[in-house]
Amino acid sequence: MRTRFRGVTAREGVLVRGAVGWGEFSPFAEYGPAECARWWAACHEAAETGWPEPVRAWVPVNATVPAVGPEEAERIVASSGCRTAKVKVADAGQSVADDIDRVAAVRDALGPQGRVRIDANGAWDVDTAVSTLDTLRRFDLEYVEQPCATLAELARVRRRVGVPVAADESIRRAEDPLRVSAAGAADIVVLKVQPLGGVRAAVRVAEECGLPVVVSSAVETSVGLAAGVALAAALPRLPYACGLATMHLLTADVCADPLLPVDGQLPVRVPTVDEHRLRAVEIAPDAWRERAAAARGEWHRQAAGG
Ligand SMILES: O=C(O)CCC(=O)C1=CC=C[C@@H](O)[C@@H]1C(=O)O
Ligand SMILES: [Mg+2]
Repeated sequence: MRTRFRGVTAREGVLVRGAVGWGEFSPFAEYGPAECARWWAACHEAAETGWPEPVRAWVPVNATVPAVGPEEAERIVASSGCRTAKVKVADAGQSVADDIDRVAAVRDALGPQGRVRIDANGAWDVDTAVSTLDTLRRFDLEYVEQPCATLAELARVRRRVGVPVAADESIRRAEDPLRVSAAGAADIVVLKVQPLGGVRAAVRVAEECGLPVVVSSAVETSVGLAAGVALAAALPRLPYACGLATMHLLTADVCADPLLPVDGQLPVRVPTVDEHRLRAVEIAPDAWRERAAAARGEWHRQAAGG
């Protein structure tokens, strides 16, 4: 990683070559086999089955701004070419003043026509969310992603603030969006391909939940990002820019033609893995082989109804 992001400083994973292409299996370190089964399903789909037909050739994307200082935030947004930015707030060890400075710098960089959304990753309690959003309201926020951890808290924040609420961490399984809408906890859902078990599974979730969708990455290589792009490309409605412009958060890619935004959009295409680049970032494979085998075993068990 170029900058620490969600507490992570290095991203690891497995790439799998199958009958129809490459898949990425890159669950975060804290996920056990039951959760990893869905990440494996997404990898398997990419490698062995392929994705539904796209209905668009380009996907609008947001710049992603980690919890950096205001100058760096401005630089990231200005160099991204995006007209929407998502700003991380409530990072451990930082103050509300740090968040205000960063959001202000991003609003300046985008100008009044740009869209600014923020992501608290569930870090606030209800009162902190309400008071901080009241302070940040002057930056005309498009929405706040996961201001608090639980559905009940999200619903309470949503009733007390004028800023739309998006659910991210609250959606990790296919049945979660229905719970989110039943609880009145969000206006928007954030869908990520790997935690939801693949592009087709995520399309079904989008269909069933009835809320507008933002497709976001899990900070993957271009191989994993291509699955997010395929999901965004397959959805009949895509009202928001997607959080798929995350390639720049990594110092290296495994593809010669990385999925980087052009004028605020990502092209709908499958990048080619470059074996030299792949070898340059290779790590000792044993621990990951075991992790993938455990996830695959769990995936077979779940598929068999176990
Ligand atoms: O949504 C984006 O702009 C980029 C992706 C992104 O922010 C995330 C990807 C993976 C893990 C998360 O902590 C983080 C998020 O919370 O949305
Ligand atoms: Mg988020």
